[in-house]
Amino acid sequence: MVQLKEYTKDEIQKTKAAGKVVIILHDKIYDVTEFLNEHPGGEEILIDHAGKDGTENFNDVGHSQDALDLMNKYKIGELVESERTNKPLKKGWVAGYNNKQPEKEKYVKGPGAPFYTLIAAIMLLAAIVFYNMS
Ligand code: HEM
Repeated sequence: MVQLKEYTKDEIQKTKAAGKVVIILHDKIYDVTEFLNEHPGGEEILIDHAGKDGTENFNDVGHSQDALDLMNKYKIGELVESERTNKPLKKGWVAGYNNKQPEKEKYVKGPGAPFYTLIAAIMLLAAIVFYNMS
């Protein structure tokens, strides 16, 4: 296995002054400077956590498996062993779940297909009658 580069919390904090957005999550280090514009949760929240440990808030949000897979792309290292908190990764529900539309709004409001079929049939009948009369 490839050995990850080790950093101290102090070193991570200093990256902020260098204009980078580097965040500690579950004792791993992520450089998300290039990801700011793409983050579905917005760049603001990432900038707020620059140079800090965002584990707690990251867990509270509840990121999906896709998000966790994507994180690997931005991983640059891990905390030195003496500074690790060993907080477990929390997942199991998808971010945005509470923002989903209520069930009933998924259905189309209006008369529905049988009504339009009836209208079409009446018009067809009227056209036939009209054609036969002329
Ligand atoms: C490498 C780090 C990160 C990656 C790759 C990442 C990726 C993502 C992705 C893909 C989503 C869309 C929803 C999902 O698939 O779960 C998301 C949503 C979100 N993320 Fe992150 N994220 C990162 C770090 C963070 C951090 C440190 C926070 C701070 C709390 C955060 C807060 C949020 C919020 C608030 C949302 C929106 C949730 C919603 O729509 O309900 N993310 N993130």
